[in-house]
Amino acid sequence: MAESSVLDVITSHFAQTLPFSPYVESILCVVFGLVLFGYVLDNYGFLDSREPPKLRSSFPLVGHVMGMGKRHTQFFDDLYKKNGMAIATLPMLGGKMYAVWDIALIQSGLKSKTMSFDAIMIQHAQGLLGLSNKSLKLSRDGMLADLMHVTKPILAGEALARINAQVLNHAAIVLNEIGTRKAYEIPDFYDWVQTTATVATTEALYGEANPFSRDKGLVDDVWSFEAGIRRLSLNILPSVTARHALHARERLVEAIAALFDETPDHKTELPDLTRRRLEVIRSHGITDSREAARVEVALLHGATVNTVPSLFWTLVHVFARPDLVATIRNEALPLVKFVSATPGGENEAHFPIKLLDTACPLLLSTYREVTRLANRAISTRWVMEDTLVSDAHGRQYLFRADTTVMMPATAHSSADVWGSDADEFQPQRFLDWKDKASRERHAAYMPFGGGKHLCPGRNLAKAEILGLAVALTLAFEMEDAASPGRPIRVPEIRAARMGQGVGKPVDLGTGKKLAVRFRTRKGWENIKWKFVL
Ligand code: HEM
Repeated sequence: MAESSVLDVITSHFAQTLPFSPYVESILCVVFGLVLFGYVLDNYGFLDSREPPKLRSSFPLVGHVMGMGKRHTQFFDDLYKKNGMAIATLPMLGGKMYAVWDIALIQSGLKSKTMSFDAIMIQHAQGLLGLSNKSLKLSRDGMLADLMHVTKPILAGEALARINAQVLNHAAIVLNEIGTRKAYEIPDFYDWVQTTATVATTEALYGEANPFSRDKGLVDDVWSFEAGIRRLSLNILPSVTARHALHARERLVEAIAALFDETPDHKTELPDLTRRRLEVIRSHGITDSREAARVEVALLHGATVNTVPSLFWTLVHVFARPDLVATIRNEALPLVKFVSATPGGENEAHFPIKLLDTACPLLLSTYREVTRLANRAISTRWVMEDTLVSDAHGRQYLFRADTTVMMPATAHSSADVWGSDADEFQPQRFLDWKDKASRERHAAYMPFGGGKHLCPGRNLAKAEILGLAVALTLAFEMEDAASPGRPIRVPEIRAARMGQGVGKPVDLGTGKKLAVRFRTRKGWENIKWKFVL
């Protein structure tokens, strides 16, 4: 018997025997029919024998979608813990999605030329950024790729060193201000880190003209927008479903567009990164500054969304451990050069940025351990044409065209890769990482994704985080404001939301705040920080 006639018989029988009003009965029948239809699709929907094995949810049709909605990125860790599969097809909403956990298969997927990251970004761009159809077409036809071509070299080498100096010296203004006081209480440490790091990071994008350094409201807009990106990207009546985020985004667009507007008498001096990107956008035919600003809101989001929580977790993990603070101070102090800025005037502490990568091994290892534990980035790709991926034993799986592939960094907490203490924070775990860590660990550690789309901003984020950690540990003691004299505690982390790589504190937004007190260390009063090349 055909599936539809089985359905008809069951639903009509169901309807005749129910003790409800016809209206309720019809709704129940439709729901029952949908569930049954989903069950049939989930269980008997056609799968090529080379596709990854099916992993059904106990709720047909919507179970996996509900799981993602409820558990966010943690959903993929849960599935792996429960099923231990290397790769799976997740049936959902009458379609499917692939999930990959095996490290070799992920590497194979990241290298594939037929699995696209750009397609995923473009799918969400209209709702997320409010881009016009013309801009979407231009993005698809090469603008996005051209933007990446100019972005990557500017975030590497000498050009990056100059950006790092600018970003850190801007952050130093905040530290220098705190240093003039004996003690400085911060009622909400997450908010302080968020503001300081958002302003510092936007210095890299907008330089001297940075509107975020003058307007705290705009900084808050970055995070109101971020909080609503999932609703915005759905693009279903955003003025109702994502009102707050939509308004925040439009204020960001206005602020950035003002930097791009040129008149015969006025042209804003923009840093190379944004100037070159704007040239690309204009060369593709987008002349309206507001539309160009919409494209650049994407970079603003990418540059801040994971950098801020990564800085927060690095600072709290360091300052919660007095021994670690002491060792990092021992590493960093010999690198500082004290210089008298004016004869008889203030002292400056000069710190050479390039040494951050080589001369503070425990700090670097701590940062990597933080990113291992706090980061659950998911590399998402759209399969452009049927694609084969291979595991370490040469076994191949088929990904069908027009399907999404999720490759989560679940291996960050795998005991097979990191040992039985995989869930513990071990600051020294990444010492000698480059030379001594196994190939498996290198492949499993993917906080910045990988392949062609490996995050181009990773070294900027690293310099910003390490530089601020050095300055804060050297110049200040930090204590729990609620328990003077005691180290701060590391708050519990919540699972990163879909689209985020790094989770935030569980208590964020609940009114429970981490209050800390900085005390300027003896000898560091009135010393001004300067990060040098
Ligand atoms: C700790 C901070 C950061 C983390 C954890 C992070 C993580 C990531 C991840 C996981 C991806 C996706 C890679 C993939 O799917 O394979 C990505 C892409 C990207 N990130 Fe970052 N990121 C960080 C900081 C930054 C910064 C500071 C910038 C810019 C200044 C930036 C700009 C980008 C861009 C433009 C892409 C898209 C790359 C492409 O399309 O090829 N990120 N990042």
